[in-house]
Amino acid sequence: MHPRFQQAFTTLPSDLQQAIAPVLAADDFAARLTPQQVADLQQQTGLDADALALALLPLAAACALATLSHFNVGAIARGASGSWYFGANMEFAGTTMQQTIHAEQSAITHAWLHDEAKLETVTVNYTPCGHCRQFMNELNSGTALRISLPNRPATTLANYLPDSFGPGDLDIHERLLTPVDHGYQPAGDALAQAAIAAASRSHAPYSKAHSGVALESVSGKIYAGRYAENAAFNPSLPPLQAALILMNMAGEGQAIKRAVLAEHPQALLVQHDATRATLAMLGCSDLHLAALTKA
Ligand SMILES: O=c1ccn([C@H]2C[C@H](O)[C@@H](CO)O2)c(=O)[nH]1
Ligand SMILES: [Zn+2]
Repeated sequence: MHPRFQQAFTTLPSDLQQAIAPVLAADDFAARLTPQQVADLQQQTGLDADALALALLPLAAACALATLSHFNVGAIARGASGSWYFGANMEFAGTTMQQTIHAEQSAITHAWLHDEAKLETVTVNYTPCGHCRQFMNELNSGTALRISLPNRPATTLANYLPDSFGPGDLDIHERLLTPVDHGYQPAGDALAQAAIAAASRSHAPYSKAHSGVALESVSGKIYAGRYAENAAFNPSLPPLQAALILMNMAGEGQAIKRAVLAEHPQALLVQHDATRATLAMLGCSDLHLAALTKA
């Protein structure tokens, strides 16, 4: 089992410990559960889906990298496919507060990067902050998304975000998680191609400044993140953050060998300076640019 789960594991009910131990023992456990694993866990514990997701939150929260607050938030995004995706908050000392990733954003982005096309429920161990409620209102599930929290009945995002502001107010019809393909031409090595492919699938209906980041970890694996804009602009998630979410969920930490940012240098918004600054804080100064050209 990855060391980050050891303490949280001991706090789980014993039948859940028994059921999840083989899942956590797999070397390639990347903080998500297949529909079959979810069904097996439910069968072995007798818990319904909401209760099981709540019971698993300590494991998701154990993925938090909260060097600043030491406040570990865990979330689980449950996809229409039946797969479950863990998420946890990530903080970046030495940069700015704006670089922070919330647990809900982490779980949702984790699901999106695995091509989950719709979410049904987000389970989280604390009540979602205003920023997360706004972030969730960008999803194609709209305010019908179920939110499940400890010690209260599950209810919809509509209840957490009354009189909401969203993409429709800006006449935007694209929604986060609905598959898109902006059709950028593949070019360069595998890392550059991963960054370009991520940009092709980014959600940037407000600026049209599509972007993607691909990271090569010290172990040689590639993690690609897509930019996710938000109608309220500030809750947007930069592409580097999306890639770091995948890398963290895979249990790799933050040791990055090389990075590629794919964007249009003349776009209305550019990620380059922010990406370079945050990467440098993480000890990586090897950032390359890949230009986006239409196929
Ligand atoms: O809805 C919330 C509220 C806060 N946090 C994180 C952000 C930051 O890392 C820490 C303190 O706010 O908790 C979340 O992940 N989700
Ligand atoms: Zn939040």
